[in-house]
Amino acid sequence: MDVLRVTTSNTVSNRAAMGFEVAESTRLGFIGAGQMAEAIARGLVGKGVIPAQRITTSDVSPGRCKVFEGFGVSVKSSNADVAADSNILIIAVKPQYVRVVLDDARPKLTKNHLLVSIAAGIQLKDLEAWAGGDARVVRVMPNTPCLVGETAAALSAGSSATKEDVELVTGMFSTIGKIHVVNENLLNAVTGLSGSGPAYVYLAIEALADGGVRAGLPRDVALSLATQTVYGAAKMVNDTGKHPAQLKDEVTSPGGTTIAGVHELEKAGFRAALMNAVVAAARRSEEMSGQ
Ligand SMILES: NC(=O)C1=CN([C@@H]2O[C@H](COP(=O)(O)OP(=O)(O)OC[C@H]3O[C@@H](n4cnc5c(N)ncnc54)[C@H](O)[C@@H]3O)[C@@H](O)[C@H]2O)C=CC1
Ligand SMILES: O=C(O)[C@@H]1CCC=N1
Repeated sequence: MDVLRVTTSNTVSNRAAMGFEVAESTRLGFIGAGQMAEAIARGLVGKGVIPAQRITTSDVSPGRCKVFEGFGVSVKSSNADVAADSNILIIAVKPQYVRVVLDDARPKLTKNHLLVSIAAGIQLKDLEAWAGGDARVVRVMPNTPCLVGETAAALSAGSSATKEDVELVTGMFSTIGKIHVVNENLLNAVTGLSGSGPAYVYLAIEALADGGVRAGLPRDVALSLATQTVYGAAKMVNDTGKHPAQLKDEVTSPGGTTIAGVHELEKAGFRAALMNAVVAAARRSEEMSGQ
């Protein structure tokens, strides 16, 4: 089987409740202090996995450095300094800059480093080569809800990464959501579904709220109802374990309101549009990896 389900909702909450922490010797570095780095760093600090004082970062943007300083992370003046200061080094720049930042970091990389790349479409073999051959590398595809402890993520391990490395990264990300271990060839699909997926859902929430406004609701009430409806429906799928089709049927009275709405969605090709979005994003991830 390609996908190993590493965490369930129970084990996730158990880990969080048990207060999973990395070893005291762990120092976490982020090369790139952008949106995803912030979501991961704030998420991990918020869950008590590691204090901000043991995290460093570097970024070419002074504004982004200020944001990290604002929650207690120290900013280094170079990517090499972040590598020198950390033993888990998260590469969080846009994919086209990964090679250049690994060139910066390479002189400071040792056997003690675990490299974690979150860059879409950058393959393990390239990461390993750019980091110096026998580097321990794990690729993770998270999503922005790391920030609120609800990421949907997947990882693949490089050839020199150990079982302990995979357990460590799995443990860290389990505190801020759910993570699956997959074969690397599935990471493009993961990127298309959950990596990019929050954007599709934000569009849906915005559109549902617009529908509510069109039907006469005040904007704030419409946005609140739309948000809570998506949140509640996701929680129903997660917590009841029922198939979404069954849950849909339970909302849909014969000749009632819901089937009138569902009929419109089917006429507009709603399901096909979502499927096409995932496939298009997965293809784009594949193109970016040069596959
Ligand atoms: N935004 C998202 O939802 C997700 C993004 N990713 C991946 O995460 C990575 C980062 O994406 P975002 O956080 O969205 O981008 P971002 O643009 O917010 O952050 C990237 C940061 O890297 C900095 N940077 C650029 N060149 C640098 C250099 N030479 N040295 C140090 N810092 C440098 C930029 O100033 C920027 O602050 C990308 O590779 C992306 O594929 C993965 C999953 C989800
Ligand atoms: O849009 C992107 O390329 C990144 C990767 C997954 C989510 N955002």
